[in-house]
Amino acid sequence: MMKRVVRLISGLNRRMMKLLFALALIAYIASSHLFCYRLIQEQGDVKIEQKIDEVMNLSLFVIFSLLLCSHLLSNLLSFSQKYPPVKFLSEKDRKRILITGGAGFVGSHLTDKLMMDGHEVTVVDNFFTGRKRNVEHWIGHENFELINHDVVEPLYIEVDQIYHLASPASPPNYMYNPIKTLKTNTIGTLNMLGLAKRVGARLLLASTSEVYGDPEVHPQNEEYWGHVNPIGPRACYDEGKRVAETMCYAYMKQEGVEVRVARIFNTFGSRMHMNDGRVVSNFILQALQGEPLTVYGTGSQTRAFQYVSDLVNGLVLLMNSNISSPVNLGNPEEHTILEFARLIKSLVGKGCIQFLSEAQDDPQRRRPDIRKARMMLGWEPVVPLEEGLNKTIQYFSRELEHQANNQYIPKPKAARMKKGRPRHN
Ligand SMILES: O=c1ccn([C@@H]2O[C@H](COP(=O)(O)OP(=O)(O)O[C@H]3OC[C@@H](O)[C@H](O)[C@H]3O)[C@@H](O)[C@H]2O)c(=O)[nH]1
Repeated sequence: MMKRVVRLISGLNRRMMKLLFALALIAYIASSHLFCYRLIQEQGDVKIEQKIDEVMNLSLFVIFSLLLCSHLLSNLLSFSQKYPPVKFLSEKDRKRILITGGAGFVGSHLTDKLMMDGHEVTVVDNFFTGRKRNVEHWIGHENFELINHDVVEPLYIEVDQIYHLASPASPPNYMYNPIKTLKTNTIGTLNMLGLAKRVGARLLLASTSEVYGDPEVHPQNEEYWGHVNPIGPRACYDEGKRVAETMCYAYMKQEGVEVRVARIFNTFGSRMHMNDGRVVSNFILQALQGEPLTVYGTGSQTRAFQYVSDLVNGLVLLMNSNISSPVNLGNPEEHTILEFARLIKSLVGKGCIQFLSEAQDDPQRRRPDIRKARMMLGWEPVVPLEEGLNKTIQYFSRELEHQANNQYIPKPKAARMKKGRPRHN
């Protein structure tokens, strides 16, 4: 019984507690008023003025209580309908958390987890690739704040933890404006580290498997220094993230800032942008629209794909761990891109495959070595590839319906290609 009560109370958040408290107070005042009224009635010789006063008081009280009750009830109803359930955390356990890029694909799922865990979350996004839609279900919640801000400009805010995710992550998006990508990853990271230093917050950098470039070591472990073309089209992102890591460790050594570095491998799931340009969104969108799935090069290049909920769990575990060195977060199940195209084609049930020329500097083999994450965080991916893909296909189908109602036909984006002719099979 006791356990049930504790579970019930911990499921309530602070607003719910306040509402219940107010209701209890009204019930208490009402019962004491009724008690007094009965006493007066029993005495029999009460003066008329006294009676009028009592009646006035009582009716005022009833009107006031009715108004308050209806306000509280509507609040309670709209509250329970509007937001996903949020745990109650005591002042001591509740953290003030900043997520840069929190309206993006990964950032919005991280926002959901931290909000539902009961923390106070501030999302900062410049909406270049992020979308308000991804976090709109939290707007108005007392634990949530959304700020339209570009991390290239300094930010002044009091927080305990910073998840620094702000940056375009898909190759066509980060190549679209390489100077902006560089500024976001360099000046943006300096600004966030400066903030972490000022307010004594811990910062987690969302780094990437792209710091390994086109790797000569397979699978890639955290000791590997990488093989990046510093002047190629991907350099704005790869080198941008490499210098962001360098900045983290400079601030750690020189200023004592607590840093965590997650090297994130290919990730997919709901809320990926329709025309994000990465392989998962391109293939699903193409298959659903009955168009050819565009495989760049021969399709023999490999990747390993993790579902977004696995990544989010890994990020939170890493942030709250004591591991300051970089940690790979990815699914070690490796597939060629051609295998992957065939899998999506069969899951969607339509589409054919078209070979296009290969993307410039495209890494040929990629698969994370996750022994460190397994050993030190007790983390590993748990969502099977097909299950994650089916969820994502459902999400994209709904998005397509939504877009069709708005008469908008999304088109997949292409990466920067080498010259060559398309072939079909
Ligand atoms: O339509 C397409 C899109 C992509 N591809 C290929 O699919 C593979 C994966 O491409 P993606 O664009 O999805 O992602 P990449 O692996 O190149 O880069 C990613 O790496 C890890 C993360 O940090 C980033 O999300 C992203 O930069 C590449 O070999 C690419 O050439 C296709 O064959 N067809």
